[in-house]
Amino acid sequence: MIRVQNLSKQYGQTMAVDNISFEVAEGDNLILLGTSGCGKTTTLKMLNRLIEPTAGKIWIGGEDVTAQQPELLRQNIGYVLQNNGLFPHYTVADNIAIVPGLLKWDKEKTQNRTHELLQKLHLSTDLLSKYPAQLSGGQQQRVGLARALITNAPVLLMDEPFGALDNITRTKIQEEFKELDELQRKTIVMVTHDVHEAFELGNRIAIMDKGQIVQMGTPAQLLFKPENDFIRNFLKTQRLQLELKAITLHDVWYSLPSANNVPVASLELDTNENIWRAMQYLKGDVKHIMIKSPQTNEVKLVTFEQLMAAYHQYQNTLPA
Ligand SMILES: Nc1ncnc2c1ncn2[C@@H]1O[C@H](COP(=O)(O)OP(=O)(O)OP(=O)(O)O)[C@@H](O)[C@H]1O
Repeated sequence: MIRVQNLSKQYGQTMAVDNISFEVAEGDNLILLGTSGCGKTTTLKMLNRLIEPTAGKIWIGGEDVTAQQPELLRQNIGYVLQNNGLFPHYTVADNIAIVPGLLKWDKEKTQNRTHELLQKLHLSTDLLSKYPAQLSGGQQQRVGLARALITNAPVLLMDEPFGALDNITRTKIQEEFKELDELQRKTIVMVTHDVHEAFELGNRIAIMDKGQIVQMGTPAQLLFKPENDFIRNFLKTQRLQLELKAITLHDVWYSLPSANNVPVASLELDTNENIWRAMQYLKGDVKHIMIKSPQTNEVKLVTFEQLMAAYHQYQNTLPA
């Protein structure tokens, strides 16, 4: 879906992006992860030509992006800017309607789609006449997302979309983000410097340093097969939590006990979820969760202790 080949951006003596190549398959969610100044935003902005590369090629949906008018290209790529990028003197409705305006959508079409998105993003229609400064950080973030999703473009670029939020709001919006049906089918490239966010939201992660991609892979590949000490050190903090996020229920399925009978009201997760997320549900009165395999429809009922035991068993199968 997205193919980048030998892409570079040079500013004077600085190689902001230094000869990187990668591909993002349709429907994948690639995270560009790295410390400040490593070239993440420059890479992202070259994808929709907000920055022109010094060298290299980019294809989106098989088309060379340099062969397209930048304005037309951008109408077909959703973009969530760092710190929302909402226009302060536009109302929420006008912010969301920017691209439909350029595309000359009629009023009714824009309104219907806006209302559909507000509902999906848990925003009240009362906010439509307000200005960004009158909204909370979480609401602003959701409006920024609505604006990027309005035309249902197949590709979505996101630059530190949750960066400005407090921890609780951030976790809540990340969870909603994972569940939003509009995002399931999209090809997403997202920039963050937060390792945990990357492990929570990405199915592929590219760790960058000094304008280069040091290693790219699934969270589990990066964690369990790091190519060098840079990657090992990068993923050193809160390692247990990262491992629980990198291992899916599918990975430990074989070591979870089978269920004989399942209470009707049990909370149900599917095996694509990671262990960390499953554990978040096992708090307070919730002693069991039901896990269902989408492949076989087999169901298991597990406790926190059983999940932890399955994780340890899985860990023992990894190369030392
Ligand atoms: N317009 C510019 N002119 C000169 N140097 C630039 C320009 N834009 C970026 N750079 C430099 O290029 C490098 C990469 O910047 P970039 O913004 O892509 O990093 P980043 O990883 O996104 O950082 P952050 O997380 O802080 O946003 C940095 O050294 C930065 O100082």
